[in-house]
Amino acid sequence: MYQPDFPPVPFRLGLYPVVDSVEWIARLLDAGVRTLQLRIKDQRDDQVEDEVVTAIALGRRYNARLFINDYWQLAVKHQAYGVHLGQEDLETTDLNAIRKAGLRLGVSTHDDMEIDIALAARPSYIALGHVFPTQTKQMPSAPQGLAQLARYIERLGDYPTVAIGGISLARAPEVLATGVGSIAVVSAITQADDWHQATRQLLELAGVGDE
Ligand SMILES: Cc1ncc(COP(=O)(O)OP(=O)(O)O)c(N)n1
Ligand SMILES: Cc1ncsc1CCOP(=O)(O)O
Ligand SMILES: [Mg+2]
Repeated sequence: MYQPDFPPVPFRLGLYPVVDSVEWIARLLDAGVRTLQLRIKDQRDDQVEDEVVTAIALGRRYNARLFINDYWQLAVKHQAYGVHLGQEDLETTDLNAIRKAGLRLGVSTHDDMEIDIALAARPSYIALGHVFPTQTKQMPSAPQGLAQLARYIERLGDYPTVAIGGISLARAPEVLATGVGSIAVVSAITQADDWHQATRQLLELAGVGDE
């Protein structure tokens, strides 16, 4: 049963682009995306605060679900819709502060043991990856593949899930066929010849997410 210890999210979060700038956030909101993530790596909080503030304001203006990756203190300070954290982050983050501030929480997982750990935190959604090989991030583990993803989805029942890693436009239909609630993509949009068309096609397949 889905009883998160953080505010709930709809089972279907739909298309979920993960991008590294406010420019991308603005473009994608304008293109109709309603679930997205700001993922800027390896900067100090003071270096990214302005971008985080602007992204959160844009997300609010479009009534979108904007998750901030990693910079949970800034997300709390500026009242983002939600925060996305990795397994290692769970050990060093004040989850109570995120909960008390009323932010949603998404957690990355790569295997059954990590799913156990994520479930213990009772986040708003669980991300499952990486499904396919990816050029975007160095991964220490092997890709899960579709069969494993389908098994995780089955295991998680009505828990909102997000698949990530190597999901292209061509592969999106088979990923969605597992019953996953959302597909998170980086290069399928940011490296596309025509990002606008790619976004439109991915939105047609995955939807904008439920209210
Ligand atoms: C939707 C989604 N799923 C997984 C990740 C990966 O997050 P994390 O493990 O924190 O790794 P980094 O993205 O910080 O490199 C994600 N960002 N979004
Ligand atoms: C951030 C992240 N976490 C797991 S895979 C990944 C990158 C996904 O990027 P792409 O969609 O380009 O494979
Ligand atoms: Mg992270």
